[in-house]
Amino acid sequence: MARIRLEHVTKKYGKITALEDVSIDVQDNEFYVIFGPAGAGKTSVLNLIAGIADPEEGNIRFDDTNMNYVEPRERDVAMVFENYALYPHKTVYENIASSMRTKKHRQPETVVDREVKRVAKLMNISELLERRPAQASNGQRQRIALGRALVRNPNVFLMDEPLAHLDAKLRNSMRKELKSMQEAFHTTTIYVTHDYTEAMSLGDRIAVIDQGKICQVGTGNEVYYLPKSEFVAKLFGDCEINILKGQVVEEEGKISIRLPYGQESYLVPEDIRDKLKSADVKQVDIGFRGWAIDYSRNPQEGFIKGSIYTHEPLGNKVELTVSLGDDMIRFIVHVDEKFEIDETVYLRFNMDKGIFFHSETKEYLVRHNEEIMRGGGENG
Ligand SMILES: Nc1ncnc2c1ncn2[C@@H]1O[C@H](COP(=O)(O)OP(=O)(O)OP(=O)(O)O)[C@@H](O)[C@H]1O
Repeated sequence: MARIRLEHVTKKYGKITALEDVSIDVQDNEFYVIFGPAGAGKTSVLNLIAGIADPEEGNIRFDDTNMNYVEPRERDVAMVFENYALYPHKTVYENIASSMRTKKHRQPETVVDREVKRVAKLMNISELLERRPAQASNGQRQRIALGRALVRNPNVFLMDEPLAHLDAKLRNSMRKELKSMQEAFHTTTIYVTHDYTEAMSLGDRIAVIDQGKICQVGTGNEVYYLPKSEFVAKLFGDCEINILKGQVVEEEGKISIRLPYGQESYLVPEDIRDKLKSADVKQVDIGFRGWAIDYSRNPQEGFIKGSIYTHEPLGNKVELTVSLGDDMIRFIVHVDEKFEIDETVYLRFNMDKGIFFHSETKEYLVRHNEEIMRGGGENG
């Protein structure tokens, strides 16, 4: 196990810049998730750490050692990919044992036997040890591959979307296993995914990456509740966050927001008021997540009239799209709440729950109760 650092790393493939001035600092024993859309540069980070690719600029360090010129096989990293290349002709036992029988990592057979059995128990595959991989399910094969990587006790685990091909139910249970596995093994893990629920549930911290640059590094709560930009805000959440245009109106020392629907204005709490004043902005973008919007079937003060445009069932919830002025607003209701297409609905945007962004830079400005939200919020 080790602390893993990239310092101002740039990686190019011909004319394509896959990573530009990327710095990350993964603590010893941390579960660090690299999250971003396709082509963002996630796999390139892993390849640089493994030594499969070399950077044009910058340093890669394991603890205090510069690894730039260290051969891949000397780096002692364990990689687990989506396609878990198991040896088909070997038993599960032999597959797991194989990583302790290589020239570099050779262990006495008594140790091999003890470790294989210990890991198999941990991964819940003890009863499969005498079978071949073809006689195991997809999820079991994934656990065998993880077990094979685990027995080596490497400097770092590098995992590239290892659960991507599993069905939703299995992915869910494997997520839990991965987390407890990491806690039991105390190994630094760098885990690549483009699935935000996976990032949130697994990562001690998440690095959000886009177009070869790090957009934000933070805990799940920080990237979800306090996103550094609208781009990051849009990547997290069941339904995409709604971004509304707001006009900042000042009357008698109080600040309120006027939305582009009607003349109603909404007072903001003090912490938001202070920030908007000091930033001296007249226009803001305000992000409202689907759960942060109040709705009513009857007209009420402060509620804006809209009509249901679509509804999409999501298990025990339904995602509704409501046409409001020129905008489409997405929000979530319980499945028992039956709404018909074109039905009238009234929405209220509670400024206490909005995330305020600069209307031009699209960077984060403020939200109510920042510190509470950093710790996970009051209401999900
Ligand atoms: N061997 C290569 N040759 C040329 N371009 C490459 C090579 N590997 C990656 N790239 C490019 O570098 C960029 C980053 O790729 P990378 O695979 O790191 O992204 P990613 O975030 O892992 O993407 P995905 O989620 O689709 O796997 C992309 O534009 C990709 O096309």
